[in-house]
Amino acid sequence: MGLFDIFRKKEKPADSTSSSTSASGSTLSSESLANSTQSKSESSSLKPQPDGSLTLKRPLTEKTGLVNESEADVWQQALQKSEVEPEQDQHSESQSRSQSESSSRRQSETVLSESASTSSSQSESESQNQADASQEEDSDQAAYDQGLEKSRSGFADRLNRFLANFRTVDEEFFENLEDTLISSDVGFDLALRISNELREEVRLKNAKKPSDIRQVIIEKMVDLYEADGVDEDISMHWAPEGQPTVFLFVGVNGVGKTTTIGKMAERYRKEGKKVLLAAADTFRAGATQQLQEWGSRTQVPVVAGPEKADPASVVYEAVEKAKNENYDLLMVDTAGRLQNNVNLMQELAKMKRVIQRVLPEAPQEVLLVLDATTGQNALQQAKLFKDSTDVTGIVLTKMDGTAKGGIIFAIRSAMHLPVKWIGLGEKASDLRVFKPEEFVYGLFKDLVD
Ligand SMILES: Nc1nc2c(ncn2[C@@H]2O[C@H](COP(=O)(O)OP(=O)(O)OP(=O)(O)O)[C@@H](O)[C@H]2O)c(=O)[nH]1
Repeated sequence: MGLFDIFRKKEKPADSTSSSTSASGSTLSSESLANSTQSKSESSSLKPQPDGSLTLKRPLTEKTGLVNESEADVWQQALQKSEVEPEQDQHSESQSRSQSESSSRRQSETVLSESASTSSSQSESESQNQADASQEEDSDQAAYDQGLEKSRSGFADRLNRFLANFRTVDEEFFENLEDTLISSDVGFDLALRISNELREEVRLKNAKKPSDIRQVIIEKMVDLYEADGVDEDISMHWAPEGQPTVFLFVGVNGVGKTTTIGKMAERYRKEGKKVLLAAADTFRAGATQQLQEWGSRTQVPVVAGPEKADPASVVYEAVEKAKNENYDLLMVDTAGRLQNNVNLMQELAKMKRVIQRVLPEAPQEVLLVLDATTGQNALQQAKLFKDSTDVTGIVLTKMDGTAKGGIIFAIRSAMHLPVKWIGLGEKASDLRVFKPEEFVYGLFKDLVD
């Protein structure tokens, strides 16, 4: 099953606004409105179309409501948790767990009642896990939905404007299509590939109506995106149990490195990991302070040196501390203002040497942070860093701030570097693990019939 099938699989939320403004121009039928109280299983049944494709029988108005509510709940819970939850280290957590376990054992009168309570608590925790997973899925969908709103409408606007002028599929059509795609940041090469592949596809599918053509364009974009990512490893790598993992963050100024580290620190600490940060950006006055603020907000210690100190000395101190004090994760913030490739390469190589003197297998990840709003500049940066060090993945920040979501397509097709995380806003929980399905759906859902 291909990535494009996400549109068949997912329930397309459609409220009155999106239906009236949807690019396809379709409106909610009275049948779909009347159906809106049907069960979820009925709602996801598919209706065969004359062209052999499948579409959802009706849009899920109630699903839209659910997503919004669950999103609100997630925010509320996250805020409450961060306000009231005192930090509990793993030791005290396991101590209190074992105390409560032994006291509950003392209280249990028979083996039978003990095993009954175990099995009921097992099934409780299983259903809790299922509920958590489904809540996380809903909240991912809501976050992608919201964070990609600008890109979605920007892309839809450009494509619809292009299709509104469309008369026949001729050379001019393909030239205009290339311009439209390039202005969405997909990059020159990919725009050409899409338009070349479309020539054949449009002919084969005998697409004549703008809506048919739009469908073929998006299908082609998603197919090429998927094909380019076949060998990509988007998982995060960790050291073996008992050893600290090191993530090194690289990228030019202002792309969101420090903010990303802060957001990840929050996430991993909440997952129960013992996290340490290193402020190795000693060039910019204020960079260390900014990381320290994140440290105190997320209750994570920060190793820092004096201003203009050798970044490698800060890194060394942090790695030693991580090892000696049994940290699970060390995240290193680096400066991104080196003037050229050679300096950058030397600086990063020095940091890696220092890390590897203490932890030979580290760093497990070298994450390049790119700002989505900088479009083709981000691609240039990716090239510079890819040539300078062995980047293992990309964090694409500020996707919420761009109306040109195509940059992610360009990164994949031109750089072959996996996007591992995506920034969909400024709050800690807006940093999400990258999920291609959610991304593609969030970007195109209003455009696919
Ligand atoms: N809207 C939005 N803003 C973001 C996101 N990620 C980071 N930012 C903002 O981007 C700005 C710059 O972020 P920093 O973390 O200071 O960037 P940096 O790369 O560490 O910058 P230097 O320390 O100068 O190298 C801050 O105002 C962040 O709040 C995101 O995903 N969405």
